[in-house]
Parts: sequence; C-alpha cells; structure tokens
Amino acid sequence: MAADTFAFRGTFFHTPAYGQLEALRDAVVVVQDGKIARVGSSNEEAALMREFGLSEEGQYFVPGFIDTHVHAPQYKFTGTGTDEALMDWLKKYTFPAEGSFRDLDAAHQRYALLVKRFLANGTTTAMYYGSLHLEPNLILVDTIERLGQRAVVGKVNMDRHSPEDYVEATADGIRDAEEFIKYTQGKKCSRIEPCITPRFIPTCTPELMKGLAALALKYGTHIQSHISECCGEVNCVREMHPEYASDAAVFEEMGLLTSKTVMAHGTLLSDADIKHLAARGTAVSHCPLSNFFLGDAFFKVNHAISLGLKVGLGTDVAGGIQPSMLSAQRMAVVNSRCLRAHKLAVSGGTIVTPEMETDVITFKEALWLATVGGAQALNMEDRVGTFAVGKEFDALLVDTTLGGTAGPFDVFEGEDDLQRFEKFINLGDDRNLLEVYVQGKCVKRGDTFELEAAILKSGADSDRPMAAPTPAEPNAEPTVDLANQTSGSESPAGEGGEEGAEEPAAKRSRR
Ligand SMILES: Nc1nc2[nH]cnc2c(=O)[nH]1
Ligand SMILES: [Zn+2]
Repeated sequence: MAADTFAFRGTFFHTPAYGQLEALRDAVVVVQDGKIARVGSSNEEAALMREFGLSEEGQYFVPGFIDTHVHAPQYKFTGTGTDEALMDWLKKYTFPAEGSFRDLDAAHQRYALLVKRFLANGTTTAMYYGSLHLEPNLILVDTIERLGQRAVVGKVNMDRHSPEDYVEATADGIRDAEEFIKYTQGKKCSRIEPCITPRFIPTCTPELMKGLAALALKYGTHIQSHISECCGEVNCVREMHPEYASDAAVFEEMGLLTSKTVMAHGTLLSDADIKHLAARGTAVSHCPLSNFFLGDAFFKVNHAISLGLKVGLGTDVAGGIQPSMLSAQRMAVVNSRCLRAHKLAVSGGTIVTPEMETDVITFKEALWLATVGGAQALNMEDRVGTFAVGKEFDALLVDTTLGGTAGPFDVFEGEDDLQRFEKFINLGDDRNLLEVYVQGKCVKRGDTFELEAAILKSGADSDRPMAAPTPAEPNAEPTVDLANQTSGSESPAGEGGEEGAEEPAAKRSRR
C-alpha cells in the first residue's frame, strides 16, 4: 500500500440524494493521495483493520460543509449592524469595513481569524467575496492556502454608485481582477480557485460587467454576484436598466450566466428567471439568515430545485449574522417552515393542505444543500460532497458524546446514532468537531490548525510574509481558542509545510 494511504473507520453520514440521509456503519474509508480509494465494511477490510483500535461510540464522520457565499472582510463586523436594509447597510457598515482592509497588517490578522473561525465551524470549502483593493485579496488567498481550506475567491469589482474612497475606474478594476486571477492560478494550489466578482448590478457599469465576463471566459474562472436579493436592489436595477425585464436579463446580456456562476439570494426571481438560470447551469446560493435580516422575501428551495436550478447554501456573512454552516442549515429549515406558515396565514383558515407542506425541508435536505448542493453549485460535485469513491476526503469528525458543560447538547440512553446525528446538526457547534479534513489532510485537530502549526514549526512561511503573531486588535474577537499555534506534531514540514498534518488520529492509521 502506498505510503500516503490512510484508512478512516467508523460511522459515516452523508446525503447521496436530496432528502436521503445514508449512514455507512462500521465502515472503512481508504484515502489515497487525498482521494477516497475504497469504501467498505470493516469485515471486508479485516486485514486492513487488524491494527486499528475500535472506533469511539458516538463519533461520526460527515462531509465538510460548503459555504457558497461569504464576504470575507465582513467577518469583522459579523453580529453587528443589524438595523438597516441592504442599500443603507452597505453604505453605513459594509463599504467602510471593507475599505479598512487597505491596512494590510489588519488584513493579515483579520483574515487569519476568519479562516480559522470557518474551519473551526466545519466549513471546509468557501466561496469568498474579498474586497475592492487588490492587495488584501492576495493576503486572503495566502491565508487560505496556509490554513488548508478549499476555496473559490474573488476580488470585488465596483465602478459606480459607490463611495468616493471605495470605487475603482473601470479599466483599473478589470486590470486588477486579471492580476488577481493570475496570482491565484499561479499558486497552482488545487484547493484554491479564483472567481470573477462584479459586486451587484447597481455598482457595476455594463462595460465593467462585460470586461469581467471576458476575463472569466479567458481564464475559465468561476463567477459570483448577487441577484434579485431584495426590493431595494431590484427596484434600483429596474430604474437603472428599464430596457431589461429582470436582474437575470441584465446578467444574461453581460455574459455572466455560465455553468460556473453562483448568484446569491434570488428571493425575487420569477419562475422564468429560475428556468433561465437553470438552462445556463447557473446556481443560486440560498442565504436564509441574511434574507431574514437584509431581504424582503423567502427563497423557495424545493420549488427552485423542482425547476432544475442548482442550489447551494450560504452564510452570507455579515448580512447573515452567524459564521456557521450549521446555523445556515437550521435557518434553511426555519425558512421553509416560514413559507408553510405564510401559506396558512394567507389562507385565513386552520386547514393545512398538502400544498402548504411542499416547501418544507428537514435537516436531511439542509445537510444535502450544505454538502452536495454546494458542490454542484461550485462545479465540484466530482470532488467533494459525499463519501463516494474517487472524491477527495473533505470531512469532519463529529463527537456527540460531550455532555454537560463540555458540549452544546446532551444525549440520553436509548438514543440511536440517527438521533445523535440529528442532535448534532440541530444543536451542535465547533466543540463537537474533533478533526477537520481537507483533501485527506487534517487541517484542524482540537485547538491546533495543523498546516499552519507545521509551517511555523519548520520556520518556513508562505510567499507573503505574515505579520508576526499579533495581539488582538481593539474590538477583535478573543483569539484564545482559535489562535493556538502549538503543534503536537514531530513531522517535518514537507512541500508547503503540509506533511506535518498527517498525525494519526484516534480512528485512523497510517500504513
Ligand atoms: N447581502 C449582501 N448583498 C449585497 N449586494 C451587494 N453587496 C452586498 C453585500 O455585501 N451583501
Ligand atoms: Zn452577499
């Protein structure tokens, strides 16, 4: 067996189909070069299992979560600024916060906290909006590379209807977007891909949008933007572009609807728009919590999927006030139940009809959206989302046994593994995540970010110097849990320092 082959043993939960939760019990997943080479039962793998200890009761693997819409610089003010609708929120909180990333030392520090927080919460893949200025976006990419997350990252473009100190000339924006793509692709890091990011229609001229679409075509990149998010935005676009019937029609004309495009929100998309996006292979990132705060309408997940749309789930930090895909899953369920309640309210009666139930989803559909749906949206379905042979091993080791004050929920006698797992999805948090894997490498174990720890131990660093370990900035989140940079590993750092991540875990053996 090759030296870089690992086997993981235990119970693996995943959602191979929408609404179908499958438990692979007492299974062995063999990972070779970061990819799943074999999935079998431990009986079949008896020879392989000889050296393994028994797996712990109450611990499960689940595919890593995929957040299809996060604004990286907005993490700074997540949990605040909840008093405005979108257009005022952008002016009052968002643009000033994003602009402050021109301070590159601050960018280093804040982006390390961001990526660590998301990894700690189980987000193994994120589709990130960066900010307007080129440099901080390069720092974001470096940070993601160093910490081992998988990501699609975009430099934000906006060349009109923006503050004087947070806007770019059209040609400069296109030039910087190209620089950003070259920098990111030049890393040849298979985990990180660049993305074209026209912020949203109101802040982008047609010239900018067309120029960016041409770049996406030239470099084969992903595209992200916001579509039909709320009344303020939609009405603004109608005023600016009366010649187009909808946001979707504008994006279509600009050449921005491709099979690698993810559009956030879409709560006000018509059925015709949804079908149009579906025909283009464009996905929508459903961001329920953000829609509650900044939006005016509900996104109907089941309806959109029934029309053939690809749908992933997003936190939309900081419009969404929680940097957690567990929260996003719960909010997706709540959103669906609000749709049901709304229909009953409109009926004016007390009879719940089957039609009123059609929008309701459970934690199983929500988990699918957070894994397989996200993978489809990012065109990564062949790489991540389930524990299928041939995919890369992006996974979370979940411990449901932490009771009392050690964890966020308790389990009781007689509860089976399905109930425990459901409790984790509905009640769990970062304390339940013992290990986080990306491409078969453990990137976080306990409080240690393994790749970074190995780099620090080896004395090597990524190509862009990191600001020295930094004291928390005023008003920053406490760094106690997330900034632990001590490595328990004795392994020397290999290329990119990543070898140090390969320490055996309780349920894993290196062969
Ligand atoms: N939710 C959200 N919508 C936007 N539309 C344009 N910019 C933004 C943003 O930062 N967040
Ligand atoms: Zn957004």
